Amino acid sequence: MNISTLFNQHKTIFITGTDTEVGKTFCASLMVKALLKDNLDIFPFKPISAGTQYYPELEASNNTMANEDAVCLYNAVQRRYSLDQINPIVFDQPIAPHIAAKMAQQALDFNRLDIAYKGIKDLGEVQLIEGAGGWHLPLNDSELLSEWVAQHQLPVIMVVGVKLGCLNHALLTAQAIEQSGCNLIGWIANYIEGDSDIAKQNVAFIKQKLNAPLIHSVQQGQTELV
Ligand SMILES: Nc1ncnc2c1ncn2[C@@H]1O[C@H](COP(=O)(O)OP(=O)(O)OP(=O)(O)O)[C@@H](O)[C@H]1O
Ligand SMILES: C[C@H](N)[C@H](N)CCCCCC(=O)O
Ligand SMILES: [Mg+2]
Repeated sequence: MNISTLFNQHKTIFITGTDTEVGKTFCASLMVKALLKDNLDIFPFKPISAGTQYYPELEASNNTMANEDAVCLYNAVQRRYSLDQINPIVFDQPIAPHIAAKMAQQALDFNRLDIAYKGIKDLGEVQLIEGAGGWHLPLNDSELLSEWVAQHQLPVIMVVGVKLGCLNHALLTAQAIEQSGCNLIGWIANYIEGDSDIAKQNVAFIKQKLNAPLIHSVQQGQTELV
């Protein structure tokens, strides 16, 4: 499926995954590049990130400590938007954001997310929002990011990191998205460990089990969406 067609139907899409480290940012970056190629002004949004590192090449932006996902998306969008716009809420430690927020004595809640979201609402013709971790990411002891996505009725794309255990994770995540009251508009098979015959059989199983379409299969080291 052509990704621009999907964004013509949905101005804003939320990208989640079967877990942390399954390739949400990797796939989101490929999507951003493909959309730019189709002349769509895409704004990539990573509202919450956890984990920063030193980027000497960001000296000019006055902000050399940054989150890896934010920098990936910033580069994918050819630096048309600032790092602060792309990633307004950043915690230094690479841990669950609600714990990082507590440690930093900062609020992390629907209200803070809404303020950040309002701040970027006019950016880009279309927007791709990357969550953090899996679908039910805690914001604090009582609120989940999935509930915020449901409040805003954002359509969802799920990235499945194809590896042992992903069958259960894919079915549970798809079920959870639906139970949250959100629309899973498609999923991406990300062959993080290569496309062995077993990996392909896993993808075939998920494909026949889910109602949502398989939008793309992404190979290891892929540099463009095909
Ligand atoms: N198809 C792929 N080919 C090669 N490397 C990949 C691929 N998909 C993911 N990776 C690598 O795997 C790691 C995890 O991917 P990524 O950062 O996109 O995960 P994520 O789901 O966004 O994680 P997080 O929950 O931290 O946001 C990264 O180093 C990324 O470059
Ligand atoms: C730090 C990491 N790379 C992610 N950004 C945050 C992952 C949070 C996972 C929370 C959980 O479900 O246990
Ligand atoms: Mg990511």
